[in-house]
Amino acid sequence: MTDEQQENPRAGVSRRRLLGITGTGAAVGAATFAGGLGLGRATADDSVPQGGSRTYPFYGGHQSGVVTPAQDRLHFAAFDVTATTREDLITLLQAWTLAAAEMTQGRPAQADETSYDAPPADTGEADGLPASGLTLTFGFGPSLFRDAQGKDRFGIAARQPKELARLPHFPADKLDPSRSDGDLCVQACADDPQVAVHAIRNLSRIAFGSAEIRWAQLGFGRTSSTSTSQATPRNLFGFKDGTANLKAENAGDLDQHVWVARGDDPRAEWMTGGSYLVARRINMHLETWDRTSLREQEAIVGRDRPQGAPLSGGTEFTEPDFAAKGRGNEPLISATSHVQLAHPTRNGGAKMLRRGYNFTDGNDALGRLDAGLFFLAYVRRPSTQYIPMQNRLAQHDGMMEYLQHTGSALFAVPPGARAGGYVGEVLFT
Ligand SMILES: C=CC1=C(C)c2cc3[nH]c(cc4nc(cc5[nH]c(cc1n2)c(C)c5CCC(=O)O)C(CCC(=O)O)=C4C)c(C)c3C=C
Ligand SMILES: [Fe+2]
Repeated sequence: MTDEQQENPRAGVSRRRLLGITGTGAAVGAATFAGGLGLGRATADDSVPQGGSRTYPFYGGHQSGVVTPAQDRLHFAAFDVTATTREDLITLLQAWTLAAAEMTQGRPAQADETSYDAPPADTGEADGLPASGLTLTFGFGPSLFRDAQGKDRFGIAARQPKELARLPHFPADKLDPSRSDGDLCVQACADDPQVAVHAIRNLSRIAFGSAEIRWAQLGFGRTSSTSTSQATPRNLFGFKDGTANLKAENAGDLDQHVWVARGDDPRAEWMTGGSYLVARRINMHLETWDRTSLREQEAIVGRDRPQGAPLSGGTEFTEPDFAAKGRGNEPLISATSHVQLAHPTRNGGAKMLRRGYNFTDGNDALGRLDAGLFFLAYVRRPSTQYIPMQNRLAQHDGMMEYLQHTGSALFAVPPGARAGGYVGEVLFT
């Protein structure tokens, strides 16, 4: 047995010995290890599907995970910051950036510590798994800028975007405060749930002493397509969801409706290239829906169930014709249908990039599934693109009878980090 194996008998041929990494050059070490040898978590395991090795860049002008083709799985976490100084907050963001840059490339969050007596620097459950298209997207909540008394927590209050305020109370909201708001958020999306959970777990571990998870949500299936290359998935009502969504291929739409542009908010120019993320946990009363006729279900949505075609006719991607009339001169698409109320022509041209996930969190005491849609949407201006639409849906949408909004949050998603920098750096410099 070598000296090192005596120190850590499970180590085998350790990363440290392969690379001669010593000390705590954690993130740089990990990058050298994985990059230099072309290794990382991704092993030559034949059972790993080819697509699992897909990676998306972490650094860039925009954060990944917004227009990235929506992956199949989600682990979303909102954090409360417990650090009290600006320096400690920046240190956290720097550490998160380094770890995120590693994990999104399929590598461990941090390089191994040298001591067998120290806790491992990566929790290990993603060892052997490929990157699985992991993206990590970071956001800042309004409470990061000012506490409940309005006090400037980290010297950034003057730069709080005017669009970043707690979402208002909407009609029929039944929000659980322990599933709402938060100082920071991390959206982890991947095609393997273990990879997404591993990422949040390690970011939470790294945040120890500086931030703690306030609430989290797992999503097991995407409810949107964000690229024309993707098939439209289905939500738990059994309907295609994401048909009329904004798509990554349409750069003009993204510039108009998703990305914050220079001049949008003079006191928050740091948000240029960023976006705003609306998160709503929406319970769906599946048992009631399942006792509703197909005719009624389709009338509520405004599209047919098999194809997702508008009830005015055509196929999935045919534009709905709200003026089309049927028997008895009744509109084929009801004025209280979801698609009519959410359509840009009924919302001053507003569009959003939806990126939600189906969830189920067990059941209630009456044996009903605690399930629904974790609604995520990216917008350039929540005050015109989300708030009026949500008010309209909450008041008039026939679907509301089957829904209950139980969680709510809004986050400012800064532009992407530059290599060598950290996520949100533009806010602090
Ligand atoms: C405030 C915004 C929206 C919320 C909240 C919302 C919840 C929600 N939606 C569905 C199911 C479907 N939504 C569909 C379309 C659609 N929904 C919104 C907005 C919100 N939905 C928009 C902007 C659109 C697109 C409208 C258009 O331009 O035609 C559809 C149809 C298919 C599609 O285009 O995606 C379905 C189905 C559920 C179940 C739900 C809450 C649980
Ligand atoms: Fe919708």
